[in-house]
Amino acid sequence: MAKPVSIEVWNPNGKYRVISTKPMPGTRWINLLIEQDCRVEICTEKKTILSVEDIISLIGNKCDGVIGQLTEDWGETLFAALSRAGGKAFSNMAVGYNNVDVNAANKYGVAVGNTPGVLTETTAELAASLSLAAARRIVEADEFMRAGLYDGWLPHLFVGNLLKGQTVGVIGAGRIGSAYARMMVEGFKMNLIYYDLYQSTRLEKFVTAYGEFLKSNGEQPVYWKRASSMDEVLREADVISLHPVLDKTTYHLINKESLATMKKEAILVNCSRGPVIDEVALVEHLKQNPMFRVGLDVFEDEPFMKPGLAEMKNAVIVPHIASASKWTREGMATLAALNVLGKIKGYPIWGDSNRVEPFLNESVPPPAACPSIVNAKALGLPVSKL
Ligand SMILES: NC(=O)c1ccc[n+]([C@@H]2O[C@H](COP(=O)([O-])OP(=O)(O)OC[C@H]3O[C@@H](n4cnc5c(N)ncnc54)[C@H](O)[C@@H]3O)[C@@H](O)[C@H]2O)c1
Ligand SMILES: O=C(O)[C@H](O)CO
Repeated sequence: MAKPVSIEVWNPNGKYRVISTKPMPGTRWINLLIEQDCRVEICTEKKTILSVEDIISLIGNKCDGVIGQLTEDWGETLFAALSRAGGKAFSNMAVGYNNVDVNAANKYGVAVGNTPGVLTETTAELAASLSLAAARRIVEADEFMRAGLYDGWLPHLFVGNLLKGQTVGVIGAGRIGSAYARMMVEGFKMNLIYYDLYQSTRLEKFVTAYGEFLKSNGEQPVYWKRASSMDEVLREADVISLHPVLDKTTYHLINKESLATMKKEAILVNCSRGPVIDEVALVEHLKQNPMFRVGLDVFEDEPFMKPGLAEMKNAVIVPHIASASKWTREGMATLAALNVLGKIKGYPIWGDSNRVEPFLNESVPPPAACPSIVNAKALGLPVSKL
């Protein structure tokens, strides 16, 4: 028998029981659920990562939908428990859903939501920050100052890399990868090389137009290239940022061999998922190549780091905060709540999950649709005509 977990209850007499496994930023998501007759139960347990048993205990005997987190293991056991409790809706408060077994959800007829779009620019901005912090050795220099070691300007003190005119490589040029590429090209006048399974025509057009603009101003233009293999990006780029989904094809995409392909002074940034990099191989590479630098937001065994990583001066490391801006986190909570609410109310699925702005406009009620359900097709859910 699982131990009871502590909760906070909103609108106790609501008809539909919706659980959030964590308190989430803002109140709009709570109000939207309450207005539509939901009783909202928010888990207030102190521990950060809830176990499957904790969540089973939260679901109980009657539950219409759950908003969950990327730290939770949403597999067969939880979808079976949700289904037994009468639930047909789950949403991750995240765009990535590698913690969710979608086949298991399909088996129990549970819709799986995610939160694309609202975090694109925020996440890309952190990838750009990590690129800059690694290139200009900002964290090392900050530690040096705080340690009272600065005793005057020196020609060699914390010399780093100039980005202008260098090549930025993007692996996974989807929403976030493309936004990051634009920031680096436009902000720092870098050339672009990218690798993705699909062509990113909009990104290519943007770089071409920006290159023409620079040229017309008498400046050095920028160029783009779509690589035919990931290795081409690794060989040619000075800064490489990883933005693919995590699946079987991207697990340990960066390993001992691919690290050896990169330039000795390259910068590698990861704001996708930790297991895209073989972190043991990365630590070894950082040890052997002190001029190689990384900026990491995600780790292979989160919340842990592989031995040795924390000691590496050539690594900038932050705790999975790429989407952590107030607007984005409140928007993620709203989208996740509306995914669950929409399924409970029998609303259709929003036609374009890349265009979620209508759900985020606080001055008008959101459309009567689920913003983004990843298994909509598998479940045969209708698409909104709005
Ligand atoms: N660190 C964070 O806080 C944070 C925040 C948001 C998203 N993410 C991660 O970023 C990922 C991407 O988000 P998005 O909104 O840009 O998704 P997206 O679907 O728009 O982009 C992913 C891209 O990866 C490409 N891709 C898939 N397999 C590939 C492969 N083998 N090689 C090269 N490219 C491949 C896809 O074609 C797609 O263009 C999410 O799945 C999530 O895991 C992390
Ligand atoms: O996938 C996601 O959305 C992130 O990892 C958290 O924002």
